Amino acid sequence: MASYYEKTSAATIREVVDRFYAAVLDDPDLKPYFDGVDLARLKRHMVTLLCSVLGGPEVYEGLDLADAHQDMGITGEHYEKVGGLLVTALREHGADEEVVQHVITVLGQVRGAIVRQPSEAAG
Ligand code: HEM
Repeated sequence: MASYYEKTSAATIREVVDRFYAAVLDDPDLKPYFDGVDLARLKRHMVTLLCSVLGGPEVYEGLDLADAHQDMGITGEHYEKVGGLLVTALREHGADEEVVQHVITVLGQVRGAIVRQPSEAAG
Protein backbone atom coordinates (compact mmCIF):
# COMPACT_ATOMS: atom_id res chain seq x y z
CA MET A 1 0.00 0.00 0.00
CA ALA A 2 1.35 3.43 -0.89
CA SER A 3 2.29 5.52 2.15
CA TYR A 4 0.68 8.90 2.69
CA TYR A 5 4.05 10.34 1.69
CA GLU A 6 4.08 8.51 -1.65
CA LYS A 7 0.57 9.76 -2.31
CA THR A 8 1.71 13.35 -1.81
CA SER A 9 5.41 13.90 -2.71
CA ALA A 10 7.96 16.18 -1.12
CA ALA A 11 7.57 18.81 -3.86
CA THR A 12 3.86 19.14 -3.12
CA ILE A 13 4.56 19.39 0.59
CA ARG A 14 6.96 22.27 -0.03
CA GLU A 15 4.27 24.07 -2.03
CA VAL A 16 1.68 23.37 0.66
CA VAL A 17 3.98 24.82 3.34
CA ASP A 18 4.66 27.95 1.25
CA ARG A 19 0.94 28.47 0.70
CA PHE A 20 0.19 27.72 4.34
CA TYR A 21 2.58 30.36 5.74
CA ALA A 22 1.45 32.91 3.14
CA ALA A 23 -2.10 32.41 4.42
CA VAL A 24 -1.01 32.56 8.07
CA LEU A 25 0.89 35.82 7.51
CA ASP A 26 -2.10 37.23 5.65
CA ASP A 27 -4.23 36.88 8.78
CA PRO A 28 -4.00 39.98 11.01
CA ASP A 29 -4.61 37.90 14.18
CA LEU A 30 -1.85 35.41 13.39
CA LYS A 31 0.77 37.61 11.76
CA PRO A 32 2.08 39.20 15.00
CA TYR A 33 3.20 35.82 16.32
CA PHE A 34 5.67 35.61 13.43
CA ASP A 35 7.31 39.02 13.82
CA GLY A 36 11.06 38.61 13.59
CA VAL A 37 10.86 34.86 12.93
CA ASP A 38 13.32 33.27 10.51
CA LEU A 39 10.76 32.08 7.96
CA ALA A 40 13.22 30.04 5.90
CA ARG A 41 14.10 27.97 8.96
CA LEU A 42 10.46 27.72 10.02
CA LYS A 43 9.37 26.49 6.59
CA ARG A 44 12.25 24.02 6.39
CA HIS A 45 11.29 22.56 9.73
CA MET A 46 7.60 22.44 8.86
CA VAL A 47 8.38 20.66 5.57
CA THR A 48 10.48 17.99 7.28
CA LEU A 49 7.93 17.60 10.07
CA LEU A 50 5.08 17.17 7.61
CA CYS A 51 7.08 14.76 5.45
CA SER A 52 7.92 12.59 8.44
CA VAL A 53 4.32 12.70 9.73
CA LEU A 54 3.27 11.36 6.33
CA GLY A 55 5.79 8.51 6.50
CA GLY A 56 8.62 10.00 4.43
CA PRO A 57 12.33 9.49 5.16
CA GLU A 58 12.98 13.11 6.23
CA VAL A 59 14.09 13.55 9.81
CA TYR A 60 12.59 16.46 11.72
CA GLU A 61 15.44 18.38 13.33
CA GLY A 62 13.55 21.33 14.78
CA LEU A 63 12.67 21.96 18.37
CA ASP A 64 10.24 19.83 20.26
CA LEU A 65 6.82 21.38 19.49
CA ALA A 66 6.10 22.22 23.14
CA ASP A 67 9.48 24.00 23.46
CA ALA A 68 9.07 25.81 20.12
CA HIS A 69 5.72 27.34 21.18
CA GLN A 70 6.04 27.58 24.93
CA ASP A 71 6.13 31.31 25.58
CA MET A 72 3.70 32.36 22.86
CA GLY A 73 0.43 32.05 24.74
CA ILE A 74 -1.25 30.46 21.71
CA THR A 75 -5.02 30.29 22.20
CA GLY A 76 -7.25 27.43 21.14
CA GLU A 77 -8.96 29.76 18.70
CA HIS A 78 -5.66 30.64 16.99
CA TYR A 79 -4.65 27.00 16.94
CA GLU A 80 -7.88 26.01 15.14
CA LYS A 81 -7.29 28.84 12.66
CA VAL A 82 -3.72 27.74 11.88
CA GLY A 83 -4.73 24.08 11.68
CA GLY A 84 -7.57 25.04 9.33
CA LEU A 85 -5.19 26.95 7.06
CA LEU A 86 -2.89 23.93 6.86
CA VAL A 87 -5.78 21.65 5.94
CA THR A 88 -6.99 24.16 3.35
CA ALA A 89 -3.51 24.39 1.81
CA LEU A 90 -3.34 20.59 1.58
CA ARG A 91 -6.75 20.39 -0.11
CA GLU A 92 -5.86 23.26 -2.49
CA HIS A 93 -2.87 21.24 -3.63
CA GLY A 94 -5.03 18.20 -4.29
CA ALA A 95 -3.87 16.12 -1.34
CA ASP A 96 -5.64 12.80 -1.08
CA GLU A 97 -8.49 12.96 1.46
CA GLU A 98 -6.90 10.09 3.41
CA VAL A 99 -3.74 12.20 3.77
CA VAL A 100 -5.81 15.18 4.92
CA GLN A 101 -7.58 13.05 7.53
CA HIS A 102 -4.25 11.76 8.83
CA VAL A 103 -2.95 15.32 9.22
CA ILE A 104 -6.17 16.30 11.05
CA THR A 105 -5.62 13.39 13.46
CA VAL A 106 -2.03 14.48 14.12
CA LEU A 107 -3.18 18.10 14.63
CA GLY A 108 -5.45 16.79 17.36
CA GLN A 109 -2.55 14.91 18.96
CA VAL A 110 -0.10 17.83 19.08
CA ARG A 111 -2.65 20.47 20.10
CA GLY A 112 -1.90 20.07 23.81
CA ALA A 113 1.80 20.77 23.24
CA ILE A 114 1.13 24.04 21.38
CA VAL A 115 -1.93 25.66 22.98
CA ARG A 116 -1.13 27.40 26.23
CA GLN A 117 -4.01 29.30 27.79
CA PRO A 118 -2.96 32.08 30.18
CA SER A 119 -4.32 30.06 33.11
CA GLU A 120 -2.03 27.14 32.25
CA ALA A 121 1.07 29.26 31.71
CA ALA A 122 1.83 29.55 35.40
CA GLY A 123 1.98 25.79 35.93
C1 HEM B 1 -1.06 23.73 13.95
C2 HEM B 1 -0.02 23.06 14.39
C3 HEM B 1 1.36 23.62 14.42
C4 HEM B 1 2.48 22.96 14.01
C5 HEM B 1 2.54 21.54 13.49
C6 HEM B 1 3.60 23.87 14.18
C7 HEM B 1 4.90 23.57 13.86
C8 HEM B 1 5.96 24.39 14.05
C9 HEM B 1 7.33 24.06 13.75
C10 HEM B 1 7.79 22.74 13.16
C11 HEM B 1 8.09 25.12 14.10
C12 HEM B 1 9.62 25.23 13.93
C13 HEM B 1 10.35 24.91 15.21
C14 HEM B 1 11.84 25.10 15.00
O1 HEM B 1 12.25 25.83 14.08
O2 HEM B 1 12.63 24.49 15.74
C15 HEM B 1 7.20 26.14 14.59
C16 HEM B 1 7.59 27.38 15.00
C17 HEM B 1 6.73 28.41 15.24
N1 HEM B 1 5.36 28.32 15.36
FE1 HEM B 1 4.28 26.70 15.07
N2 HEM B 1 3.15 25.07 14.67
C18 HEM B 1 1.79 24.96 14.82
C19 HEM B 1 0.94 25.92 15.30
C20 HEM B 1 1.31 27.21 15.56
C21 HEM B 1 0.38 28.27 15.94
C22 HEM B 1 -1.11 28.06 16.19
C23 HEM B 1 1.12 29.41 16.03
C24 HEM B 1 0.69 30.79 16.37
C25 HEM B 1 -0.53 31.22 16.19
C26 HEM B 1 2.51 29.06 15.75
C27 HEM B 1 3.56 29.94 15.76
C28 HEM B 1 4.87 29.59 15.57
C29 HEM B 1 5.97 30.55 15.58
C30 HEM B 1 5.86 32.05 15.78
C31 HEM B 1 7.14 29.80 15.37
C32 HEM B 1 8.58 30.34 15.25
C33 HEM B 1 9.35 30.22 16.53
C34 HEM B 1 10.74 30.78 16.31
O3 HEM B 1 11.43 30.38 15.36
O4 HEM B 1 11.13 31.64 17.10
N3 HEM B 1 2.59 27.73 15.47
N4 HEM B 1 5.92 25.67 14.55
